[in-house]
Amino acid sequence: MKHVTVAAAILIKDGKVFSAQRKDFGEMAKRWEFPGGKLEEGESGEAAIVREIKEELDTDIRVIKYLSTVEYQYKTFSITMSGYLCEILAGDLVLSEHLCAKWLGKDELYSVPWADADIPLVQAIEGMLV
Ligand SMILES: Nc1nc2c([nH]c(=O)n2[C@H]2C[C@H](O)[C@@H](COP(=O)(O)OP(=O)(O)OP(=O)(O)O)O2)c(=O)[nH]1
Repeated sequence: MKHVTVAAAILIKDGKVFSAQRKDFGEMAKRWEFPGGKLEEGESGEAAIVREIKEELDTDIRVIKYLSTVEYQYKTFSITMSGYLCEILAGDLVLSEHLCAKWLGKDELYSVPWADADIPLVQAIEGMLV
């Protein structure tokens, strides 16, 4: 079974968290996720998340703190995903790899179909939203 190690950015602004919709492809088609991606060989989670957000969203970020790691078994692969609370240094989160994105407040947090693996992280940040 394929295993992927992923870093995910939790970006919170004005009490809302940034969530983006995956393209219509693969097991996670059209699910909503925290932006990020797979770690490269020998790369730290912190370095991966900064690189991925630059690549995917043309935005410079900084890691504020590591939050937690989720293990999840999908039908076709397993995932280890670490979430990092991050802040934007420069850039406008320009979508290049997602269908669309939303800033979700506490009341809207579960209004999008999240990727299954994300649910524990979503629950973990609920208290940071307004
Ligand atoms: N980025 C991200 N991926 C997630 C989340 N939840 C979740 O199950 N995944 C899964 C979907 C993908 O199978 C995998 C991450 O792959 P990806 O396609 O985003 O990563 P990548 O940019 O490095 O991929 P690639 O273009 O090199 O194939 O993790 C999440 O919140 N964020």
